[in-house]
Amino acid sequence: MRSTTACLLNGKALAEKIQGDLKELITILQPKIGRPPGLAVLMVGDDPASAVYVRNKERACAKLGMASFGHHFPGQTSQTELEKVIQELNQDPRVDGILVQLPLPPHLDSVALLHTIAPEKDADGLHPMNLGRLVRGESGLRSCTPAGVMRLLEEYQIEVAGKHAVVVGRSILVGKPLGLMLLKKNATVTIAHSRTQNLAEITRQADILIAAVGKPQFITGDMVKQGAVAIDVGINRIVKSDDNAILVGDLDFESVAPVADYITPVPGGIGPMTVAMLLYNTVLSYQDRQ
Ligand SMILES: Nc1nc2c(c(=O)[nH]1)N[C@@H](CN(C=O)c1ccc(C(=O)N[C@@H](CCC(=O)O)C(=O)O)cc1)CN2
Repeated sequence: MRSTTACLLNGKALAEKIQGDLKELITILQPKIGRPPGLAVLMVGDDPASAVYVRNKERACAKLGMASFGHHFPGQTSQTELEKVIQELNQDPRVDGILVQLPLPPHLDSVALLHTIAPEKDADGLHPMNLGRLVRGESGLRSCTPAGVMRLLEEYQIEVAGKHAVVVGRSILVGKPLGLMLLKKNATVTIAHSRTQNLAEITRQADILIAAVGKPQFITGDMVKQGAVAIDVGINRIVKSDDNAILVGDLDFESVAPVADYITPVPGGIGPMTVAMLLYNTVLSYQDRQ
């Protein structure tokens, strides 16, 4: 029996470091470009979690000296109205990055909206052009959460090449792009999902296990290989019996930490890295668009 517990991969600290570096870069670039980088955030409806994330993104922009252009629409806003606003933002010279906060109300077609964003302003890296560049291994704007996972692995010098990486979850936001990024770094990649049979058998083979299922504490210690790197992409708010809410990931931290060599916490792991990579993408577009 191991008496040690996993080393924490501190996404919060790395995100702060990245944001500090971006702030310095902006200070250098701004006098030459004559304006700060600008990020437009579109939110539709009143999902409370989305409202918190949007506010955090706007605060993060302000901290770095970036301009943010918030567009908050009522839940019943039409597809056409939103597409018109995105087209205007595509033409707005003050805007370097555009993102549509997800999830959207069910009457909206998120894929069609993402298509409307100019690929060079696609701060979330979800436009088919940027996803296509990722498939081809070309440079382009990368999806923020997967890019945050890769950057965190790099920071802790965790070797990916030749390792078996198992991604649990196949969303367009995380699972699919992350699988491609891991593949680009020469990992052997398995993407598991809700229809995967004998899931535990597969997760137990992972040198690097990424949980992106959206189910609280779904992956337990008995599903993890001894010495694995366990990355938690989930952020689930759970209301306890005393009515207090806590945040938990898709990993059951208590049982996974004693088995893994490295683990990301929730909060303080991949969440802050997502925001840092969003700001990074926006500054990249700012630089490239000059
Ligand atoms: N257009 C997008 N929509 C969504 C994305 C995305 O990347 N692009 N990801 C998630 C939500 N999200 C960003 O939008 C996000 C979620 C959580 C965090 C974060 O820093 N979480 C903190 C805890 C915050 C809290 O107290 O609630 C942490 O994990 O430490 C950042 C970004 C879905 N939608």
